[in-house]
Amino acid sequence: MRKILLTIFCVIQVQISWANDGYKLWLQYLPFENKAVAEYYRDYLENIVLIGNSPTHSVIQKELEIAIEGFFDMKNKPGINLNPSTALVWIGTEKELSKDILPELQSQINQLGDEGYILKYLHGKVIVTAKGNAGLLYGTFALLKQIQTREKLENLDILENPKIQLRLLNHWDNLNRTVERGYSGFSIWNWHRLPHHIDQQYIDYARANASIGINGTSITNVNANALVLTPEYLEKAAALADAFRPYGIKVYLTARFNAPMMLDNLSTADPLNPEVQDWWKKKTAEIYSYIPDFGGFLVKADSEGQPGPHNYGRTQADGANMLADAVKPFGGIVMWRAFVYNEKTPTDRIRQAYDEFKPLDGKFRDNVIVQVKNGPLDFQPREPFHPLFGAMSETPLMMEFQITKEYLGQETHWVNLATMWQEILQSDTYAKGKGSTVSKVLDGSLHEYKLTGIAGVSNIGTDRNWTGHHTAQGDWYSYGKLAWNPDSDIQKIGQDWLKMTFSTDSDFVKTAQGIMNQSYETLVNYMTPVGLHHIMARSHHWGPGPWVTGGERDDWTATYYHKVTKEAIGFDRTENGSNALAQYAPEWKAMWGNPETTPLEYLLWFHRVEWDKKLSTGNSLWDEIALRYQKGVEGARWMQSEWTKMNGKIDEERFSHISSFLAIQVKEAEWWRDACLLYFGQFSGIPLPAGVEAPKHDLNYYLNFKRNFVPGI
Ligand SMILES: CO[C@H]1[C@H](O)[C@@H](O)[C@H](O)O[C@@H]1C(=O)O
Repeated sequence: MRKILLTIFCVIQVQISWANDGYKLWLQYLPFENKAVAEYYRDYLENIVLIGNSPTHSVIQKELEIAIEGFFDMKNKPGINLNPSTALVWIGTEKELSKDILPELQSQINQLGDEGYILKYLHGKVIVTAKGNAGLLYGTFALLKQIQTREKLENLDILENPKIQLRLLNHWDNLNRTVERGYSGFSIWNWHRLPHHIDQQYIDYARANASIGINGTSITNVNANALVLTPEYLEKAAALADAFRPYGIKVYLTARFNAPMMLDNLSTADPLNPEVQDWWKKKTAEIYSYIPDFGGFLVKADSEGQPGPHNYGRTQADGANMLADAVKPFGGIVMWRAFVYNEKTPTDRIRQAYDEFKPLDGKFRDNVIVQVKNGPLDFQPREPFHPLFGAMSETPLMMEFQITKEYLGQETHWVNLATMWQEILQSDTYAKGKGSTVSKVLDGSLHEYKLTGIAGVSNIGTDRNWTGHHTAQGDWYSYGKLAWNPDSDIQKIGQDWLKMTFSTDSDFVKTAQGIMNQSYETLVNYMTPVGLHHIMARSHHWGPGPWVTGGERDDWTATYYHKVTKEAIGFDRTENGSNALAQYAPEWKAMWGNPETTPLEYLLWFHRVEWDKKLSTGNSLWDEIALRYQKGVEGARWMQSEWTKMNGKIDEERFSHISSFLAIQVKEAEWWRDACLLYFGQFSGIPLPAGVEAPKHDLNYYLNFKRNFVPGI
């Protein structure tokens, strides 16, 4: 193998210059803050040797160059020296390791998986090694992270393997470039220019994803358009796949279940019909002729107007297995979503996925993985974990998180989603006794799944900073880190992200992390305290709308979820009500079945409670709700005032951007509090407790308030 030897000579210009480019995400490679720090890393960065030759090696080399330019604030490209003897950083696969080093690393190498890496300080050198190229790229990013976060290199002894195999982003991007629930501009996929133009943004997208270990992307909306399966679009998707391949990222497509009818006029899409099966086999072979390493299909069926096997009296397993058989010869997989419900089904909506899928456990092909949302309803600010986790020992399940904030204030609210995700990932399913956490379901260890996966619905768009809110970049980042290891420490993730993205200044990191840590509970308080859920305004889901009534679907009337009356509020999901609670382990049934032992966070999720009922806090239910709304508003104001202290600590541009979004957040928190308390107050008839501010307007003002623009654009 040809050796690429890279030694970088650079003129160090140590100076503090604010990198104010949100576009660079956490790959800012901020200049070293003083001479001593620069001197410390200088030797290493001037003496890197990268061994091997592949498209991935080229992107590793390029990344090192970008990083070095950033760290040393250089205007000129670094030079290349062909002298290997000066290497202080050695990067190469295990096959390239020299014989004198190999024995010392052998036992660690034996523990490496396909995508894992070793980062180790040995005999005065930093060694980055892996079995394959993707691991080498991940290892290089890990080394760069050490430098970005200003960690010492001499103690390095890291061995990492991803705990989850499939680590995907799901784009809900339409072919006309609108994004379903996207709040940061349009889709970054410019179909019109593809396949001829590969925009730099696609490359930067791949860099960012690879830096956090994401290895797959489903590029189209699950509300699927069959057109993406036509040659014209396959050629475009193939161009993206080619661009992403060196970064270890595979492309997946959403499959519209009735595509055989839409594209080729078949009279049916019945999964048991041989003609339909044959159509999918041919279509799949065609896709692989464009994209030889195509990952497979992601399918939303029998849900919210999407066609599916129910149309033909077939099961979800029948539908998934038909597609699984088509991709199997090529090594592909099918991610079949469990978000299946029907407004005509008379049972509580949150029961329906479990009721449907649990009896199918073990009936799916071995290349099917069922993709389950974190909670049983729909990406609400707070839901208990989905009861399917722990209940499907014979069918691999993958998690679907929403990184985009459909129900959490959308693009302008600062909410650290890692806090919520951790709550879900560490929830105990009790499937095999205490400690059977959702994270263990996902990493396959609980049920010995052969296939493991996780998906995050992307929050990326054409906004200059990718995600609308600068801090929403952090959700993308932490999603990737938790996908790699769902048991990771989210405090460390947050600190690393802040240091890499904004500044290594310790005051800044401490204050910003303090805000992040409060942000989730703050949002839950001003939106849906005490277990309230789905009280967002109709259809766009932005802002409060607990009053929504009527409409073509019962479950889309908000009153369905809170069932407010003059006496009580909340949804009884115990055996006296919808009995959705029966889907959980006995430990949870015991705790959540009794309002006295149900944590207040889930109280109205599981119970109907009378307004004057005294709660564990000593407050009546009404007072508790009102005080929590107030606390949420105060929390948002506190976040704003903490942030103000950061003036001068980071670049002016991002400081002001975040400041103005925080002003919106405070205003909207007040709006949520006032609208909900005025609305529910009509039923409770109890005055607001002391300490809760009087609403600024009357209820009519809020009822008439409509968002009259397209969210996020
Ligand atoms: C893609 O459609 C989305 C829909 O916009 C969203 O409001 C709901 O949360 O979930 C659906 C789903 O997850 O399929």
